[in-house]
Amino acid sequence: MMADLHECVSELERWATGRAVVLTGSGNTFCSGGELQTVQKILHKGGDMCKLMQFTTSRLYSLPLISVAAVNGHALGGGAELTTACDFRVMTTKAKIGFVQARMNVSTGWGGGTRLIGLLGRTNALLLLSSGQVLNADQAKALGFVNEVFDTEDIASEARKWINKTLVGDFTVTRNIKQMVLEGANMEDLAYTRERELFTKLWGSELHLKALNANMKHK
Ligand SMILES: CC[C@H](C(=O)O)C(=O)SCCNC(=O)CCNC(=O)[C@H](O)C(C)(C)COP(=O)(O)OP(=O)(O)OC[C@H]1O[C@@H](n2cnc3c(N)ncnc32)[C@H](O)[C@@H]1OP(=O)(O)O
Repeated sequence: MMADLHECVSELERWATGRAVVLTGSGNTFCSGGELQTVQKILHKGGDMCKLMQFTTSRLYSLPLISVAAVNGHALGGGAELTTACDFRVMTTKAKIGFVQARMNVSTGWGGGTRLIGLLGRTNALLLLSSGQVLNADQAKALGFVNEVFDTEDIASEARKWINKTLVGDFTVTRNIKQMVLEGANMEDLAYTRERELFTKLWGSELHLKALNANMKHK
C-alpha cells in the first residue's frame, strides 16, 4: 500500500489539468493502519517507514488539486493520519475514524499528528491523540474533522458529487486557490517573525512608556 500510494501521488503530480482527487478504501475499510504482521518485521526500521510515509503524505497534501478522503469504513492509526493528508474529509454514517496509536503504545509517525493540530487546534488534537478515541460520524462532524456525512454504500461517488457541486470556476482557478492556501499556510514561520518584529517596534517606545506611566486601568 505504501509503495502504491507513493506511485499514485507521483502520477497525480504529473496531472497538469486535474482539479480534484478522491481517496477511498476498498471493501468496507478505508485503511486500518500499519499492517500488523509487517510492523512486527520492521520494528527496527520505524524511522525509515515514517520518512517514506511523511514524504508521500506531504506530497499528497501539497498537490495542486483539491483532495477528498472518502472514508468508507474504519480509518485507524495510519489510516486516520492518511485522512489528514487530504484537504477535505467525508464519511459514511457507519465509518469510524481513530488515532489509535496510543492504544498500541506508539504515537503518530506519518505526519498526521502535526496536520491534526492545524485542523483541530492544539487542545482537540491532544485529546484525540492521547485518548485514542474512535470517532463515529456524528462526533467527527461535531469536531469539524469531517466536512460531510453521507448515508451511503458508495461514499466515493458521493464525494465526487459533493466536489462537483462545491467547486466553482475553471480548474486553473481551483489550482491557483489551492496554491495560494498552501503558500499562505507555509507563511506561519514568517508571520511569527513579523509579529515579533512589529511588537519590538512598539515595545519601549515613547507611546508605550506614556501608557505605562499613565497607570491605565482596563475596565
Ligand atoms: C504509524 C502506523 C501505526 C503503526 O502501525 O504503528 C498504526 O497504524 S497503529 C494502528 C494499527 N491498526 C490497528 O490496530 C487495527 C487493528 N484492526 C482492527 O481494529 C479491526 O480489524 C478493524 C476494526 C479494522 C476491522 O474489524 P472487523 O471486525 O470488521 O474485521 P476483522 O477484525 O475480522 O478484520 C478483517 C481482517 O483484516 C485484518 N486486519 C485488519 N486490520 C489489520 C491491520 N492493521 N494489519 C493486518 N491485518 C489487519 C484482520 O486481522 C482480519 O484478518 P483475517 O485474516 O480475516 O482474520
